[in-house]
Amino acid sequence: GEVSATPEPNESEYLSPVSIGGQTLNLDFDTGSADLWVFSTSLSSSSIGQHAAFDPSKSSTWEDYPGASWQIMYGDGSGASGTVGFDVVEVGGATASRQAVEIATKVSSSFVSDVNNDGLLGLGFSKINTIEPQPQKTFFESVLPKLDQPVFTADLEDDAAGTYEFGRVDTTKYTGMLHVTPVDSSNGFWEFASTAYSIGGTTYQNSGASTAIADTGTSLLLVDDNVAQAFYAQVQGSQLSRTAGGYVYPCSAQVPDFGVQIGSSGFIATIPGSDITFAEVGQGTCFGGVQGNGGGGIQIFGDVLLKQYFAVFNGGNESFGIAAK
Ligand SMILES: O=C([C@@H]1CCCNC1)N1CCCCC1
Repeated sequence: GEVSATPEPNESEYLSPVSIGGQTLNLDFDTGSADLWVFSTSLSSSSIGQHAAFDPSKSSTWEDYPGASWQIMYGDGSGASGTVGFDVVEVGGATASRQAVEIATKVSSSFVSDVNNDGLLGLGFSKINTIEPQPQKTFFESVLPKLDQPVFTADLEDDAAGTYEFGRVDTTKYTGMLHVTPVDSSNGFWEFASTAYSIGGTTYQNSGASTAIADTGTSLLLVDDNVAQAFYAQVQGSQLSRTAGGYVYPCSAQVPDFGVQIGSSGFIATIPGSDITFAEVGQGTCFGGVQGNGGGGIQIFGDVLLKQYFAVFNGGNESFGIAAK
């Protein structure tokens, strides 16, 4: 079958309604991690706040996973942990009849304050699932055998609802060709080669990081530090601000187009300069959507890039494809 779930955009995340044991929660679909975890009634009421909280005792299909636990720490320092069970999980129209669901008994403050999301649905590879004693499948891996095509697509929009579909590629959603690159899943990510970039239409070789991951759960476009430095060298008045946590510039500055290579085929995915500003940080100063990755070996291509394109994640042949839309 094929299904679609329409995420509600909120600032920097795309949320989709997910039914777990008949209870609906808004989860952040994250191709950069592989845990499906939810706010639960085991949390303190001050942690739950406005969030929807899953209550296993109210699900007739819930099954405990005795002795199992999970604990995740994201690259931005946020994290959560808790216990595990299995339940029926339904997204759009695809159903995983016995999906591992991770119950949060602890969540970090940034999740408490992000009142729009009630947890995460990881769409990375299950080798990085954090459940002990045995990692469990992601929702996508659970439903894969039942899908017409072993794929899911992400069609993220700027401040408007985007769409995730499982099991089909809606060719009416994009124009021109899909640029497809093989994925190396050995680190658990949708990771591919990326050794070139472009600024204002001129292409350069990336002497630093040589790979990148497609991460729908990251808002920004995190490139090799040398690449970020080269980009902002062409933005008048820009500076690396420790207080802002990255490169900022006068909101009136002229921002050049920026592109990154997707795979080794030579395709450069470009973002118009006018779409690169991520936020105003006050006093006419703007925070850029392109930032350095802090020296890690991989680059993290998040929503700043992905929302410009239609993306196809193929779990059958392990490839990643994007097309203009
Ligand atoms: O934790 C993360 C991100 C955080 C935002 C949500 N996606 C996962 N990482 C990025 C990929 C490399 C490992 C760290």
